[in-house]
Amino acid sequence: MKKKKKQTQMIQGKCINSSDRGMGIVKWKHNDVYVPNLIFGEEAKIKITGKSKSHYFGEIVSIIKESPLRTKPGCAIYDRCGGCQLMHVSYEGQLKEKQRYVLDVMKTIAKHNVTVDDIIPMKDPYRYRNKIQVAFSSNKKGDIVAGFYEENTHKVVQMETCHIQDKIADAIVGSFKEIMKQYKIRPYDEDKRVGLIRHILIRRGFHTDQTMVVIVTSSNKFPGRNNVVKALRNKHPEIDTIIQNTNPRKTSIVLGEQERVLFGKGYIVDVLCGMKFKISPKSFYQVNPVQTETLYNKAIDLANLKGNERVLDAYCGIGTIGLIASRKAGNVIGVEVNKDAIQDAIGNAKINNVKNVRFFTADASVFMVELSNNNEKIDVVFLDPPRSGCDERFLKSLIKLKPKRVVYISCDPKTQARDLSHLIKGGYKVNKIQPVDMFPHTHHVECIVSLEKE
Ligand SMILES: C[S@@+](CC[C@H](N)C(=O)[O-])C[C@H]1O[C@@H](n2cnc3c(N)ncnc32)[C@H](O)[C@@H]1O
Repeated sequence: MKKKKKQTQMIQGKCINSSDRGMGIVKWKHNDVYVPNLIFGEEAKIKITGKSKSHYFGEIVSIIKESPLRTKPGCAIYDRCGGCQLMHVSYEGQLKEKQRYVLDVMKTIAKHNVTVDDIIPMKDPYRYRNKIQVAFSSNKKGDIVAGFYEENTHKVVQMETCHIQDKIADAIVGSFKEIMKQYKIRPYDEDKRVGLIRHILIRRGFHTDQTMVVIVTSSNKFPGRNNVVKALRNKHPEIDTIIQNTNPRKTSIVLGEQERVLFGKGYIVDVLCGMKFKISPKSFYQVNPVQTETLYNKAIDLANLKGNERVLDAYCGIGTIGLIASRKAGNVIGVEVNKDAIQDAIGNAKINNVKNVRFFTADASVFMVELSNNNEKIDVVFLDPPRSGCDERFLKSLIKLKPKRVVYISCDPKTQARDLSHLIKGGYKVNKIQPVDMFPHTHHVECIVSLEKE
């Protein structure tokens, strides 16, 4: 018997919202259909391509009514690379979209009707990233491929230049690929688990021009290591330090535990808001240095410090916010789970001659529970958690500690809005919601929310 051919479902619809990953949302028979590259207000013919528990997925077949915000992406690999999601929208349109998204999330999840201030744009929204992380693989012919992963896959898309990354970092990637060819060093194959080079990570100090190169290998045995370092330094005398990081695990996390400094000091220094910061390979450091200064200045302004407060910087990374705020506070304590970042934070207090700050390596929730059990007095809390936001222990202890003001910075407004609803129930009033465009051309948006104890 002939097998029945599966019918392709075609629909026509208007984009009425957007998802947290920047996809357009169309309603179809009371269901949401998530459509990549569809802009708010556009109408399109759409092919249904799949289904998850909560919604369908679709693909644009043709656009019936085009948005005036649609533009031609300047990047040659935009349709395949998973790095950017909004290059088909003009920069003005991206800002509108992010503004609408934050407002929607705050209304629907935080159930809060406070107005959202206009998103702070970036003057020149290109070449802003100070950190580039490139994956390696090989194609069918055996040629080395260096680039970024396709959205939701581990397939590497070849990249010659990236419009949002630092130019020198771009050039180092090209040279490294040539050096691999010259010394016959193979990229790592995740499926077969053979080959050596997994990633190259480059960090650039925006104000200091310092450059760090981290070569991520699958094994700590790195034949030809000295030749590679020599060749890389010959081509790029601007490199300040080269580190080998070994990651033998089957994981999508880029960096492994083991590190070996091959050249230089093993870290770089950058300047933010007039203070020096030492950055190690594994420490978190904001990727858009221009907008970070805007973000931090705004956050510290919103904390309205008078000079005598006891301040907590939760999820402090290398201590940036706490150290910058310490100039206006009585004293500051910072907590962070990554011990390398805390080592950097302690060093950063020293190089900036800051005496009123102490840093602790701990899980922020465990630390908060301890503070609240000890009835410690905290006046102002800055918190800047990872995308997953805070857990209940953290929020409950924060409410118990009763700081006068809380400044919550987040790169995921959805989890931020979820956490805000707890804080609002716990007696906090939202004063201001300020989005900042830290990641132009991607769907990501940073948001500062200031709260006050009622
Ligand atoms: C978004 S970063 C913010 C870092 C810093 N505030 C900055 O602006 O550079 C979040 C930080 O939270 C840290 N982190 C993640 N989970 C944590 C936890 N459970 N407890 C404490 N810190 C955590 C990460 O290592 C990272 O440094």
